[in-house]
Amino acid sequence: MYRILVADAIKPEGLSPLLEATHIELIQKTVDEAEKQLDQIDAILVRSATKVTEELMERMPQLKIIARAGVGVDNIDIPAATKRGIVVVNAPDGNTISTCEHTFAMMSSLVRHIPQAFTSLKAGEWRRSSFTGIELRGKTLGIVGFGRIGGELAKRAKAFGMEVVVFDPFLTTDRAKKMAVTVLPLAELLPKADIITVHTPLTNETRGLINKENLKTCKKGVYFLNCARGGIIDEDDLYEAIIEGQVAGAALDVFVEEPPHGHKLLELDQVIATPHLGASTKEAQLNVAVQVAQEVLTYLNGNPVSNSINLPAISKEVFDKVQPFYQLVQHIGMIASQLIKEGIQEISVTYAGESLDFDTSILTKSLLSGFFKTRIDLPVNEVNALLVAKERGITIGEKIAADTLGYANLISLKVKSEKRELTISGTYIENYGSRIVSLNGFKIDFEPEGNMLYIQHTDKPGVIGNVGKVLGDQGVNIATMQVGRKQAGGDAIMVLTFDKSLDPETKKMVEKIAGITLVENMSLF
Ligand SMILES: NC(=O)C1=CN([C@@H]2O[C@H](COP(=O)(O)OP(=O)(O)OC[C@H]3O[C@@H](n4cnc5c(N)ncnc54)[C@H](O)[C@@H]3O)[C@@H](O)[C@H]2O)C=CC1
Ligand SMILES: O=C(O)CCC(=O)C(=O)O
Repeated sequence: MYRILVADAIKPEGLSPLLEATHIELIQKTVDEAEKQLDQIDAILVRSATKVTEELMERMPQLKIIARAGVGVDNIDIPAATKRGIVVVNAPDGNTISTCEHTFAMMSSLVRHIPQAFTSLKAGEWRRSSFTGIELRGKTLGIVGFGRIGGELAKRAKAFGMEVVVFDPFLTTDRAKKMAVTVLPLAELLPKADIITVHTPLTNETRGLINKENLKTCKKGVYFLNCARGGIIDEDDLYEAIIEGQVAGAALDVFVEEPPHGHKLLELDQVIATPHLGASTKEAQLNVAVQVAQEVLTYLNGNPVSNSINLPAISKEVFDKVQPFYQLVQHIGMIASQLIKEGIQEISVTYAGESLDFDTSILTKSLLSGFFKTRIDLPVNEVNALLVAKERGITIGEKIAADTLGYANLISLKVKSEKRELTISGTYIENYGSRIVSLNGFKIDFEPEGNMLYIQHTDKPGVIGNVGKVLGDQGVNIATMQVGRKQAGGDAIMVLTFDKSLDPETKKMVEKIAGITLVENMSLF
């Protein structure tokens, strides 16, 4: 049973994948209200209100995934989550259109003074000349941060006859060409634009991106919008620039402190504002809730997520390709770790086969998470697996090979310690599942599952029968048994699966059987 804390207001309809899952308990409480249950929480779902700090993570030792029902993750301590192996996911495009439409509504309202005119009219006035605005047509819109929202905004601005100039250091020439926008350095965009809107995340680079110094370089009478994050436009500097008449007005959906109680910008007639409503539509809230609920469920069910902040992004196409191999590699890692118990120096993974023709780094990380799972008292997963390996001085290698040894695909692991080397290979067969097909050079064929026993022995009559007898006498039910040998009468291995793990006493009895050289429990739980 997994416990998921829904700490902020997230649309209930969107949570249905979680509500329907029988192995999930949803707790809809704030962090303070859930104080006594925090140590049992496996996943937390938030919007922007809850701050997921390192201190909060410390109080949630079971936490496996943090899901942000929205885009901005500035309320989550990502490095702290990464260190702890906690996956952070967001819903990157569920609220793009709503936020873009809100920005557009704010822009129209700003240049036509709609909120001010409405307030005046409600107060019984009829002051038509006080609210003369400007047309958008023919004006230059400067978009700072040309991602999803910026891009949608550009399309709409063009439909209104505006010229669009953009600044985004990470923008590719291809996308700029496709979107038919003029790309400028920030220093050239600012003096050119009549209206400037910011759509970057809040980072160390973007905090105060628009400030006292560069506000001076803007056109006199420029309008500013911030529907991204408070602080991208320095609030004090914006206030001064409005007072001085350098900036004609501003539309703000976001503030450094939210709610912005008694904020001086809100006292200015030239400022219109909304209480962080960019994503507040029925559609956006449903979209983001569904997206993160599905991600959380996917992850808790042991599958890779597609919108992680602290894992490399994987497209739907790659995600579909990765999925069949995801558990196989974890199982390969877990088996290897239990068969080579000493400290190790090197882990190398080889991928062969057309169906593995993608960026396999996520699989290597998944394999490592399986490997470390049984030997490190820390949650290790794809998020921190490489870090854990590096901290332990283990060299990690990844190779592509052509030879699949007749299988459709083949994933092979080699683990080296000071004393020895262990090899294991597995394959995924469509509609059939995962199989381990070679172990320490022995050809074998078994499904990695549950409680297993690995036995090394001499290939001679009676050994297999004696193993069956000892286990039978102890009331152990053998579910499956596979044997492998290199040549008749030589070294051989046996892999058995049981319904429950083998107790130490029975294991000792098996070890005493003549011809047996090594017995190891392998558990895939
Ligand atoms: N008001 C609201 O309710 C909402 C606000 N947001 C905010 O809007 C922001 C943008 O959202 P999306 O467009 O979906 O994100 P996105 O990730 O698609 O786009 C952000 C863009 O900013 C660019 N960027 C990053 N650093 C930059 C820098 N130093 N200078 C210029 N550009 C830079 C990136 O290259 C990227 O193209 C989010 O980070 C979030 O903080 C998002 C949704 C709702
Ligand atoms: O949850 C919300 O409504 C805020 C949305 C937002 O700011 C974001 O997605 O970055």
